Amino acid sequence: MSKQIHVAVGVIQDSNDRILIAKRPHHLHQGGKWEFPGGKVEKQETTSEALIRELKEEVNLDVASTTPLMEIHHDYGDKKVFLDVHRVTNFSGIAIGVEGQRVEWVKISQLSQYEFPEANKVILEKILS
Ligand SMILES: Nc1nc2c([nH]c(=O)n2[C@@H]2O[C@H](COP(=O)(O)OP(=O)(O)OP(=O)(O)O)[C@@H](O)[C@H]2O)c(=O)[nH]1
Ligand SMILES: [Mg+2]
Repeated sequence: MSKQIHVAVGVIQDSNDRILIAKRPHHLHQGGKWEFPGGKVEKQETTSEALIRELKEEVNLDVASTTPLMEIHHDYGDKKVFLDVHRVTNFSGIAIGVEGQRVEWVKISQLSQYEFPEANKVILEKILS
């Protein structure tokens, strides 16, 4: 039995009601799909601390605070994930794909045009509701 991976995920919303998404590099788990930026929570870190660190590392944003939005448990078969999803509106900086990945600001009404990992379905439903 593999242990589930605790992942901090950010739904980052700007003042024009656009959400930041990034394309997962092909060699990674669920590669080629779009995601909400984030990454694994390390020992001794809160979810918020992990997310603030990951958003600087991955998309170059300086985040001041995050707010819990929802928790998702999903089993991909090859991997079990616990997505600890936070909303982020309090940030500064210009979003860049620091690791070379594509990043896009997308209107909420356009989000369903993009392909996300299976576990993200409930996040999309929540954002769109
Ligand atoms: N960041 C992120 N990960 C997601 C999302 N949806 C989803 O199923 N995941 C899964 O969460 C897991 C961990 O994400 P990650 O690859 O970003 O972790 P990380 O940045 O810390 O990667 P690393 O430690 O390998 O460098 C992956 O298995 C990924 O498929 C999402 O919207 N955003
Ligand atoms: Mg990541």
